[in-house]
Amino acid sequence: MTGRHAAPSAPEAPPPPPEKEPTMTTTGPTLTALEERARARPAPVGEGALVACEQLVRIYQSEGVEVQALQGLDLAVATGELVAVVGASGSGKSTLLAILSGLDVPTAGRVRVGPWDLMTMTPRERVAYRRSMVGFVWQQTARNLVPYLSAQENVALPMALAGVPRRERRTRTAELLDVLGVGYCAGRRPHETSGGEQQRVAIAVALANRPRLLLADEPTGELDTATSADVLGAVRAVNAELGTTVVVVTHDSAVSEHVSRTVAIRDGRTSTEVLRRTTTHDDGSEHVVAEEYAVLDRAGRVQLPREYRDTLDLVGRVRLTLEDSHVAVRRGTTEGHR
Ligand SMILES: Nc1ncnc2c1ncn2[C@@H]1O[C@H](COP(=O)(O)OP(=O)(O)OP(=O)(O)O)[C@@H](O)[C@H]1O
Repeated sequence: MTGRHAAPSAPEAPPPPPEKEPTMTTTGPTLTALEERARARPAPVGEGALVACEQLVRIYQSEGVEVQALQGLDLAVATGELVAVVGASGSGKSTLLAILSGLDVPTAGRVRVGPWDLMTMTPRERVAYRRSMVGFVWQQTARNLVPYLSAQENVALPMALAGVPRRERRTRTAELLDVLGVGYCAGRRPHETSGGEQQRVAIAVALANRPRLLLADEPTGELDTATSADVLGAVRAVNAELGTTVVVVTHDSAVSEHVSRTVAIRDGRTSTEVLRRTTTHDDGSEHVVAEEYAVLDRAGRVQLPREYRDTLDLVGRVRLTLEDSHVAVRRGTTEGHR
């Protein structure tokens, strides 16, 4: 695997000087000029994507202390993508998933999943959203399933709540358990199955009402390596075969190394992304190439990796210069910043 930080490409020429504020007098810009200017503005984050988070902020109040779990997070996930979200403990991963699942509401920012605006949904819409648009798998195997119901009863339950006819429930339950490789567990209750089987049944439950988005918070966190690989295989099969978009939070490098895109969150913001693609060499052998990118937000902010800052002792003010093909960041004066 290779890894490098690709700096965002610099513009060819310095930006034109700012224009005057538009006014609607006869001496101001023409309507056409105003329309062109509006079109030239950067598109909102995730325009056209299934999931679009823009400048998401979530502040918790805990015993009089403010905790900023998300601090202006931007994230776009395209339809059909399988994205892993990684980050240190406390970086805001679970908070993001709770918001996307409709369980929690951000303090500020914008978040949209498909046609749903998660900031402005009414309680009734929130129930409909949770029932039809998203499926959720938790880390704790016991939290995903009703203990006294068999696997097939667990999968059929969300469909019954959504009013799906009995015959359709039966067919879809059998199909889902088969796709997830746990058809043989249909009549067993959770305690009669292994941790990995329970998580695969849990994925079937999450997919029962055909959600467009599957969210999984550390789904392999309680499993051993071999069982984790099975569950990961099931998640990938769901993405590839059913076309469900998946966002999976993980500490597990086996998960993040097997998806085409890994988003790293640091201090409540998206800091870097790793994109992986398979290339074929002249001899026909295939290799996965991984490239790490820093994420530039709409306001032009970028987070420098800690090892770069430490190596070059970058603190406080830095010098930015526009070179032919890149932007250079150099140590600036440290006066008044230590
Ligand atoms: N309900 C809450 N009340 C107060 N603070 C909270 C609450 N939920 C989360 N936090 C705080 O918000 C921050 C982000 O938490 P979050 O659970 O999203 O992190 P995480 O990246 O999922 O961590 P982990 O990998 O340990 O699960 C942490 O500092 C956490 O203590």
